[in-house]
Amino acid sequence: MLRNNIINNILRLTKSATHKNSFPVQRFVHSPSGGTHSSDNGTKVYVVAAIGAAAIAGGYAKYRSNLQLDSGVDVNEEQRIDPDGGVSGAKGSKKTGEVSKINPKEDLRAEGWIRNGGEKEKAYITMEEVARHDLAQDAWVVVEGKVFDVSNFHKYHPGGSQIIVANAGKDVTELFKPVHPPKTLENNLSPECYKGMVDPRAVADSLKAYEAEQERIERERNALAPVETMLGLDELQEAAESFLSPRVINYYGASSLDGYSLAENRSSFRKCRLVPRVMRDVTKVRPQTTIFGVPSALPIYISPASNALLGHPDGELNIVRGASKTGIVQGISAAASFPLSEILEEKSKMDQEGGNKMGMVYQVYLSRDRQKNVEQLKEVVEGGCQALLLTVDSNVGDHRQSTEKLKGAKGNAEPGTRMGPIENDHQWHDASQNWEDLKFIKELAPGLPIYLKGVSHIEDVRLAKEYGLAGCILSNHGGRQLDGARTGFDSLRSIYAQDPQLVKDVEIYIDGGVRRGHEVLQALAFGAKGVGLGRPFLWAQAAYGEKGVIRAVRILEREIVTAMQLMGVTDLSQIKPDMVECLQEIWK
Ligand SMILES: Cc1cc2nc3c(=O)[nH]c(=O)nc-3n(C[C@H](O)[C@H](O)[C@H](O)COP(=O)(O)O)c2cc1C
Repeated sequence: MLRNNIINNILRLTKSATHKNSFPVQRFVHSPSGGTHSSDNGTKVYVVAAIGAAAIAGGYAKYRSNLQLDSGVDVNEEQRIDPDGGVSGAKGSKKTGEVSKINPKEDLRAEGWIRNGGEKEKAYITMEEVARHDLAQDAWVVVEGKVFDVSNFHKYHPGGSQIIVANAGKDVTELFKPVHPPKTLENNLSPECYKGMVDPRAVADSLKAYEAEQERIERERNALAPVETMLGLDELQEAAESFLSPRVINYYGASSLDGYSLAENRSSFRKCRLVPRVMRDVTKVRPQTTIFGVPSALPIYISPASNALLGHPDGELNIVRGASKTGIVQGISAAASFPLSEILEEKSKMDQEGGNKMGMVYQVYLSRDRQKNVEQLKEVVEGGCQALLLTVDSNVGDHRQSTEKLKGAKGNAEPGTRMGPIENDHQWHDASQNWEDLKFIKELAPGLPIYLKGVSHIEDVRLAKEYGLAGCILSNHGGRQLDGARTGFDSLRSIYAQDPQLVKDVEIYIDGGVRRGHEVLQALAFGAKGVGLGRPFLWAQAAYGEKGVIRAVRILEREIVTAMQLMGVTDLSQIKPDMVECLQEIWK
């Protein structure tokens, strides 16, 4: 698949290099005197890029064929005999977006000729000019030589406004291309947003820089210690952080505001002590369960997280393969970097190869444009996803100060220039969403169990039950939304303390800060059915691709099984609240 992606990218590159109306690298090169003439220098850039990409593809193919599972423990028994059989078939995500509104034939600025009264040498927009538009309210970006004004668009960006605004005033081709289908901007922006072309020399420079960066990343990834030597999830994170760019590290690691909820997510597990039982035969333990109604090898699942491709060219596909081979349920983000059709295609392939049906659930946001949900959920249902996770903690965007600061630190700002806040009040998500909207979602996904993701308050769990939902995920979105919001684990303990029956009546999951096997057991003690992990799988796949995902699961498997044995339990149902003592019950 990676090879296919790279080949597709090469084809795209070659196509755009030869296409009459594509950016004019191959046609116009400024001579030192400032004039323009025909040249094939641009084509050379593409050829070099293509060779580099092909070399990378070859490297990956070799690396994948050496794959071995770490552990003898494999997909659990229920999963092997799942009577549901294969998926109903991926339909393919037809992008129903409008045909490009920019017609370079009609807009002569695309040819770089008629800016500033038609003087050729001033025809192109300079990168200096682009760099001046680096604020949320005045944001330009360059993608493949084309300059776009995204001042309004970023507010509706499915992947969040921050990533755009943090890179406003720059050539974002490197960041943009791997995670978007061709012509995304053209298909989503009105014609006025297209400003013109930058000097092809600047484009060539940025392509070279892109290529060099890809080579550096690949080299450093290949030089990592063998994946089998990784001991804990934190080591997989360290490995990824050792070579990823600061922008990607920031995107994966970021929290809102001061990162209070993010930090609490980790520390909330340390408020509790385990109280094991002894002298019990634990030679055989059974860590299997069901997650979102799907058999799972462990009481964990991969929490939906956007843009896996920023960390690794195979992105979410790594996670599909790793989850399938280890019997873990994968949550697909509504802002995944691969189209759902490609993810489903990979799942289908894995299901056939492995002879079992992997668990895949889809995360959805209520969109202000409900038609988007209609199209999206049609594909989800037809593609055979087994449950819906409706994320409800993101009715508006958050404020990620660390991302804003990064922009200040890494942007082209004059020393001491304040970059200004990133506006988030008009994001893609719907601030009007409310309980009555569930009817709409249910109608679009008949028969699929729905879980609310991002719940904290006991009354909302009760409402979820009243509205006939399958369950709730107690979560503060990995500390990326409301800073100060209670952690998933603390919400669980609070809700369990107030109404233990409620936790039995609806399925409860938690996520946020889980990094060790015994922490999973802590959550299970208070009635959680399972635990989601977000960042650990992003880091794991970024560092080692599919192998990293498998390694992360094996690490957790070992820790969970060992913790069960040391706790004196052979089955997850034997973990009881009296085996976890918590230091502070602040809600009483
Ligand atoms: C980079 C990143 C992207 C995320 N994207 C989404 C998303 O698209 N939808 C969603 O519901 N949650 C998203 N989340 C939140 C995760 O699903 C999960 O709640 C959180 O990561 C759990 O915390 P952990 O990372 O400490 O495990 C994202 C988290 C991260 C770190």
